[in-house]
Amino acid sequence: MLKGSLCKRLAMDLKKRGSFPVYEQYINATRCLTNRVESVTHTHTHRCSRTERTSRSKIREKKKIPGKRSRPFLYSSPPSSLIVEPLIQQQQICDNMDQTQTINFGAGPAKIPQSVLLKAQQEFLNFSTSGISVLEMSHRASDFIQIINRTESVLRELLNIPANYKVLFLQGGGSGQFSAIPLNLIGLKKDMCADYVVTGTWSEKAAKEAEKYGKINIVHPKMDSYTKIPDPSSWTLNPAASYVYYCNNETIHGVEFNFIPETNSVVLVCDMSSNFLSRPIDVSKFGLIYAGAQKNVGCAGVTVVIVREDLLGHTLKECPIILDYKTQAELNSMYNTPPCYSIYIMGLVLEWIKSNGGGAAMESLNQQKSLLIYDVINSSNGFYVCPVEETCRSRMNIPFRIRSKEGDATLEKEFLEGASKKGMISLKGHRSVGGIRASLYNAVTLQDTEALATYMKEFLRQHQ
Ligand SMILES: N[C@H](C(=O)O)[C@H](O)COP(=O)(O)O
Ligand SMILES: O=C(O)CCC(=O)C(=O)O
Repeated sequence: MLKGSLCKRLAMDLKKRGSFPVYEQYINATRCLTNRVESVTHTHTHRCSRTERTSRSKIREKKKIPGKRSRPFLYSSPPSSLIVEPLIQQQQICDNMDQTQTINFGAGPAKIPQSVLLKAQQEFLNFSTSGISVLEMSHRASDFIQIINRTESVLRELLNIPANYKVLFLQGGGSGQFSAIPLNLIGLKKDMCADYVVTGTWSEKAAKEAEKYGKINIVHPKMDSYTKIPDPSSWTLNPAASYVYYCNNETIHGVEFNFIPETNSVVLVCDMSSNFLSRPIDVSKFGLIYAGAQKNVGCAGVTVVIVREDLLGHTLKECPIILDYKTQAELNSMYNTPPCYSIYIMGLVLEWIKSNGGGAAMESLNQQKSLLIYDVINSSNGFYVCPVEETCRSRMNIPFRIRSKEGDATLEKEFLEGASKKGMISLKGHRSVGGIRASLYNAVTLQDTEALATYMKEFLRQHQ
C-alpha cells in the first residue's frame, strides 16, 4: 500500500534502527495521522463532544469504511517534498479527499494546515539527518536550537518585531499568562495597580487572577452581556496604572477589537490568543503581546510572549521562576525544558503563513471567510442571530443562535447533528454560553467556509 520514495525512506530509517516490527506500528500510526477523519492529535478540541465522535463512527459504518486503524492512505503517492505547501496546493490535496473529509471549526485546539501535518509526519521518525524524532531530541541539541531560533526568526519577520522586543516560548497557556502578567508587570509603578478592559470570559478571568497581586481597575461600567466593546470615550484610565490590559479577540463571545486602544503612554498588554497572526499588527504599540499557539499558529503546549526589553526586571519576588520573563529572556526560553514539539509545529505553521503571503494575506482571507458566514446570518431574516454588535464582530469566532437570542434548543441540536453528518465538527458554542460557534482560524480554508455557508442556507430553507 505504501509505495515510492517515502516508503523507501521510512524503511531505511527503520532499518537503521534495526526494527521492522516497529515499521508495522509506524504504518498504522501513519495511517491514523494521515486520515483527517480520525486524526486526533492536532485537530480536535480538548473538549470534543461525544455526539460528534459517535456521529463520525456512524459515517464510517454507513460508508462501510473499516475500523479506525485500517483505513487506507488518502493519497496513492504521498508528496515527497519537505516544503510546507502553499494554500493552492493544499486545496488540490483537499480536492483529492473523499466526501467524508472532516472540516474542523473548533475554537482551539483547532485545524492545522494539512501540509504542515504532512511535513511533521514525514519528519516524525527522523528529523533532518539527526536519526531521531524531535520528540526524542535534547532541547540543548544543535538541531533543536536551530528549530527554536528559526521559529523565532520567522515570527520576527512576519510581525516585523522591533529589535528591542524579546520573544519567549513558554508553557502554562493563556491562563499561565493571566498570572505572569501581573507578577512581572504590576511592579512597574509604585501604586501597584493596573487597568483592565473586560469584554468577555477571558479578560474577565485575567482581571480576577490579577487581583491577587495588586489593585485592579475595570475601566468601564460592568456589562450585562459580552456583546460589544464599550466606547473608549467612556473608559476611565488611571495614569498611575502599571499597564492597561485587554483581550483582542474573545474566543467564547466572538467580540474582536478593530482598533488599538489609546493609553496615553501607559504600557499596553494584549491577549492575542485567538487572533494572533490572523492580520498584521504594529508590535511597537504594545508593551507585551501573548498568544497560545493552539488556534492560529500551531498546537497546544506553547504560548508565545513578545515583550519590550525595558519592562523586564520588575518582577514580584513571589513570581515562580518559570514565569519570570527576565530569566526566560536571558536563557532563550530555556530556564527549563521548553515545549519542544509544540515549538517545532509552531515553526512549521509560521513557515506556512509566510509562504502564503504573511499576515496581510491571512487578513484578506479571514475577511472573506467571516463575511461569507455573517452574510448568511444577516440575510436570514432573524433565523440566525448573532448577538454581537456589528462593529466588533470577530473574524475568528462567530457565535450564533437559531430563531432568537436565547436560541431554539431543538433546532440548534438538529443543526449540529446535521453538520456533523456532513463532516463539519466542533461547531457547538462554548459550554458556558451554548448555541453554535464557527471558528475560522487561518488554517480553515475558503472552501471549508463555503461548505458551512451552504449548509446554513440549506438548513434555513428547510426550517424557515
Ligand atoms: N482558550 C482561551 C482563549 O480562547 O483565549 C485561552 O487560550 C485559554 O487559555 P489556556 O491556553 O490556558 O487554555
Ligand atoms: O472553546 C474555547 O473558547 C476554548 C476552550 C477552552 O480553552 C476551555 O474551555 O478551557
